[in-house]
Amino acid sequence: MLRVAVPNKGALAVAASEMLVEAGYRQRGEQRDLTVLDPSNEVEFFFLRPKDIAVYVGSGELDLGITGRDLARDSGAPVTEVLALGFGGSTFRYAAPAGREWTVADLDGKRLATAYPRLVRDDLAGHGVKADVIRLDGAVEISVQLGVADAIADVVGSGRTLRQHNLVAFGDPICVSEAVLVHRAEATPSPDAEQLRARLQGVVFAQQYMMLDYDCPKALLDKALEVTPGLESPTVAPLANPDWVAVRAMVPRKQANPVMDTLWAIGAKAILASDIRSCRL
Ligand SMILES: Nc1ncnc2c1ncn2[C@@H]1O[C@H](COP(=O)(O)OP(=O)(O)OP(=O)(O)O)[C@@H](O)[C@H]1O
Ligand SMILES: O=P(O)(O)OC[C@H]1O[C@H](OP(=O)(O)OP(=O)(O)O)[C@H](O)[C@@H]1O
Ligand SMILES: [Mg+2]
Repeated sequence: MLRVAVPNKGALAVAASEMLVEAGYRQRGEQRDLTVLDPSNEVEFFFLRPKDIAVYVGSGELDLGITGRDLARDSGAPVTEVLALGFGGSTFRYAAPAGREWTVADLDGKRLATAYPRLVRDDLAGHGVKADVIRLDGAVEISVQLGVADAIADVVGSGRTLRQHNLVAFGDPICVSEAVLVHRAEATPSPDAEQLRARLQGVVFAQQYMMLDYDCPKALLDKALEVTPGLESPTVAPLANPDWVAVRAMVPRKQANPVMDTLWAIGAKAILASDIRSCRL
């Protein structure tokens, strides 16, 4: 039985469970459940605090886990990323009161509050900066105005929380994070673990692409195929009208609308874009 850790709450929890459902796995019906058995896939899911997940996987107690890259690095646990999942994107950054220019060197001798002390200490050491790292559990942005710290290092999503507390981010991001699937470093994944990874990979790819279908005059086909080369090669099928063909090709989701504009300008008709739920490529 494969044992897999999933965030039980917070920024990654809902999207992680939704992705597993899309990949054909059973997830909990009740928010408070801590485990779910999926007998048909021979997987048991454990719903854990996102911060603890790398620790369980690194110790070998669980085979795989979904967590944030920043959390995995901060844990110091021996885990390896086997797949980036494309959600839960954030940066982990230094921030300090607005009104002056800050550099990482300015942190020398200062009090720096964070909920990710290992990540921060490693980065400060890399810069040769000595600061007093104060470990807080959360709501770190408020620590400066409450007089506990001079600066912070924290997760930045939209940047709204920093702005609300009159803080500005500075320096290169300490970590560019997203949700990741991790397994124990140097462990060889079992066939079941590899299957779960491949299924999630299928969902990640599917979310990054759209399927385009359109009708195209034969005389314009070469031009249209330049715009929609597909992954291997697009499908070109005959239509009842011998002067026209039907084309089907995957396109990157972000380019779907510009590609549709170009196809329309070329002379394609009935251009349809549809979601792909999962795939194996
Ligand atoms: N806007 C965001 N705010 C917070 N975390 C985000 C955001 N976007 C992505 N994340 C990611 O979510 C993970 C943190 O999740 P979460 O906030 O649930 O953990 P936590 O802070 O340890 O838990 P809690 O807030 O319950 O104490 C990190 O990997 C972080 O990068
Ligand atoms: O840039 P933003 O979009 O404003 O998001 C970033 C904020 O969200 C997170 O807090 P969370 O909700 O996890 O609470 P916490 O600080 O208690 O962990 C993070 O720690 C920041 O405070
Ligand atoms: Mg949080």
